[in-house]
Amino acid sequence: MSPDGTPDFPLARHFAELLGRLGATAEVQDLAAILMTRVADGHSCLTLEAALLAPEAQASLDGSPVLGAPGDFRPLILDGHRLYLYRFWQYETRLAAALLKRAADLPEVDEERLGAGLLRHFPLPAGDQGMGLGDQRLAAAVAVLRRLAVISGGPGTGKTTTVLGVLALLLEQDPLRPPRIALTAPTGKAATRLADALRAGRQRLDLPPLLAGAIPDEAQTLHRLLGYHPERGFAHDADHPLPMDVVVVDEASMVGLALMEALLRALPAHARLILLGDRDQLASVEAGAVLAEICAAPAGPRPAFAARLSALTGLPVGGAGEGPLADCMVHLRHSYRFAAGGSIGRLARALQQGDAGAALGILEAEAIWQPLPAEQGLASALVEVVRAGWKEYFRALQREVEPARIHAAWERFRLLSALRQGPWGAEVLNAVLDARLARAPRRGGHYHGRPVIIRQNDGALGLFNGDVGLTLAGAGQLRVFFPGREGFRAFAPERLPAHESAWVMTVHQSQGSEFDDILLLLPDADNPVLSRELLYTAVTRARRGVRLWGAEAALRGALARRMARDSGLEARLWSSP
Ligand SMILES: Nc1ncnc2c1ncn2[C@@H]1O[C@H](COP(=O)(O)OP(=O)(O)OP(=O)(O)O)[C@@H](O)[C@H]1O
Repeated sequence: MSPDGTPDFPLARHFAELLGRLGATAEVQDLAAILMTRVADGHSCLTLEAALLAPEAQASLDGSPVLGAPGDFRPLILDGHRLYLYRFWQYETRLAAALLKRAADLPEVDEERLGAGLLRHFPLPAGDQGMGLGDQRLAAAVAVLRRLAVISGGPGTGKTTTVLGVLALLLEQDPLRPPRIALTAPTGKAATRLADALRAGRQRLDLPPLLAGAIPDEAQTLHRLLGYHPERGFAHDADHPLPMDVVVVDEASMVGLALMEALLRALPAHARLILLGDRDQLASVEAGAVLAEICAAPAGPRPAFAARLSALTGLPVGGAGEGPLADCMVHLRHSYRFAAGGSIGRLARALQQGDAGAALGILEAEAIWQPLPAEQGLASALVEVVRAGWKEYFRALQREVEPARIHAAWERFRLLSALRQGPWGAEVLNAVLDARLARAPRRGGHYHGRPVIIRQNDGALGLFNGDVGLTLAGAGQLRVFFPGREGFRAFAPERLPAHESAWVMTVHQSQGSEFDDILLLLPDADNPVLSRELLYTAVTRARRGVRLWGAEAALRGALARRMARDSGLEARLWSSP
């Protein structure tokens, strides 16, 4: 938005002009431009309260030729107090209907076999006293008993472990006709992590090798699974459904409204959909907060399904949920990665629960948070942090020739920024670090040791937005090495699509990855982008240590703010008809 409140987003202006030619009044044009800008910011719609409409604008909506009611075919749709672009209204209503239908439509299950399998694949340590140690078994039962399962949990709660057990249970249901399984995630990096984790865990499954062989080795991005083409769209849709019986989506919090709708449209009616993710993380970059909205009802399953789950799993299950979707949710509570009393675990829990006081207490008492260094000392302070955090990386750059070893050292640490732009944003901080760290830079700013992040997909090169590579010198030339399934791929820096330095990444860019240690940089003042979800996402990227630099106002602002996205999905899914 420009300072006077009018959208400065060219597409929004063009859209408003087009509506003008179709007979929209100036008020409706303004509203349309604001709506378009909001969608670009991740909202699915504009709630009229949020638009603070003047009475004359409200009046001009009535009878506008570009505005319709649900069911009309007009550029803008007003559904109750929510104003949508037609396409987004369609995504949202179709997605809600598809999820509710899938939730209500039950597959046939051999419960005796399932019950025995649950005890075998999900043994419980003795003395589980409501610590959440039985959650994985419950989640697995849900994923087999229903065509939709949403398994949410923080880092290390065993989402991948659970899904492996689920696949084993499904394979055992009918060993002669093993289901066709697709493993997917929204980004290439997340897909690789999922495949690696499942490959590693498959060995430990109590399954005959022939059956275990039906679990795929590879995972692919959702776009790839759906056969996306920039001009032709998705190859798979309702008329060309996916040839799959089970689709597992990891990092589902990163999937936006449009992509989730495309997936559900392409999924055959009989298939099982298993969504894995962390409902407390930042939502997708694209419009929507789909996972959080699906997981919005906290009341547990409906009483009858709770009783069935309890009988099958041998665990106490309560629930007062309503509607079939309530039976499809499981939240994994116990982290197998963080000690419950460790600072990352406690901080994550305080942020999840929205307990700003407790979070601040931990940040202060354990010296995780410190104020920003003075601006004149910033560059030196940053360089010091980089040199200490990546000590082994800098050593490897001098001594190692093997990209894999250098890369392993690089992966230990990350410097994250809450913002992309502005004096404390990733762009400026990367420029500061480039200036200090580059030795003998070449044309285009390339130098030995420079980490780069790709900003634009290039299907031909197989490089995608968010891929991180390391620039390494060898045999008199610089090449950028990207990790891949079959080792490293090296590119001359000049061939790379749009890219930038990656000393500092935004929290959004770090989603779907984990590191031993992170340092999060918040700006010198509060900013509307800062939220509890952003802090939670950053903190849970770390396995071992987390530090935070930022002004107290920024920290307090982030702790106080919930990321809210205008959308009608939650109401469509959870309000009783
Ligand atoms: N029931 C369990 N008993 C013991 N260890 C477990 C159990 N479940 C998971 N783990 C261990 O906890 C770690 C994290 O598990 P897993 O990778 O399945 O979690 P995740 O939720 O998928 O994690 P991520 O945060 O990486 O997405 C792994 O080392 C796994 O072996």
